Amino acid sequence: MSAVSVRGLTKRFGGVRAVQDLTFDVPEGQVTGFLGANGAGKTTTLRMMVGLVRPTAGQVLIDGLRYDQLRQPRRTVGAVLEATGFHPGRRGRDHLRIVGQLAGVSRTRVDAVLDQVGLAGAADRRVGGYSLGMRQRLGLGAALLGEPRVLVLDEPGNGLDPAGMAWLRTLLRELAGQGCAIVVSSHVLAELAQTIDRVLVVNAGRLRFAGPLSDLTRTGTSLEAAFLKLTEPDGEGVPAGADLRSTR
Ligand SMILES: Nc1ncnc2c1ncn2[C@@H]1O[C@H](COP(=O)(O)OP(=O)(O)OP(=O)(O)O)[C@@H](O)[C@H]1O
Repeated sequence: MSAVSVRGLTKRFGGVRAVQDLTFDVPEGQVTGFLGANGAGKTTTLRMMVGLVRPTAGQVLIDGLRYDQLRQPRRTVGAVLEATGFHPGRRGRDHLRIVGQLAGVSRTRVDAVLDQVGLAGAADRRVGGYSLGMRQRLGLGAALLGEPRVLVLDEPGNGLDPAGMAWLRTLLRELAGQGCAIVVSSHVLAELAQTIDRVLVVNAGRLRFAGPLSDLTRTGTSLEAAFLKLTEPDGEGVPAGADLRSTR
């Protein structure tokens, strides 16, 4: 079942066509990788999913509703969009408590999340002293507070060390195993290939591929090689048998 359905999604910034007529689904219980070169339209798409950017045309429905129609948005969708926007003088625990109050979650839940994201030992330090990787973990913690069924993650591995990347991979697999619908953008394709079930590739705002990872890599091609072929300027683009608008 698809938790998120994107239909005809389009965004223009003045003369810039950032996102053009994207149609795809993000199913429950799977991790969907969102791939594209710099400026391909990933962040704009993810921001439209959580109501931060208004589409020029088309829509994103979550359980059949637009984000602004959700009755409990923070308990339905968790998002990590950038590891900024934290008050530097605030302690990690307090940041999560404030976000937790908005989501209506208990202090016990805040402590559980601090544990889950590996920040229990740093919870009483000020966020201004956190490393980039620690801020990523805090952002992920904020997203997880409301135990959302949908996770929208824009390069959540940024700044994580190798152990942190392995931890993130395990966490995303566990959450998908619990039924979460996860969409995650990244440029680290070798890492992503170990984490995801499905792939979305965008190029210059247009969808180039949507389908199971195994459809791209079944001939022994690496995700990186498949991605480069799909996004090369004069490339053939779509591999044989690929369903451009697959909702499988
Ligand atoms: N607020 C904005 N105003 C004008 N143009 C914008 C705005 N936001 C994004 N764009 C443009 O839209 C296009 C898509 O940008 P977007 O940030 O979505 O790409 P991306 O795939 O996330 O890139 P990256 O991998 O570098 O993060 C780019 O040409 C970008 O310059």
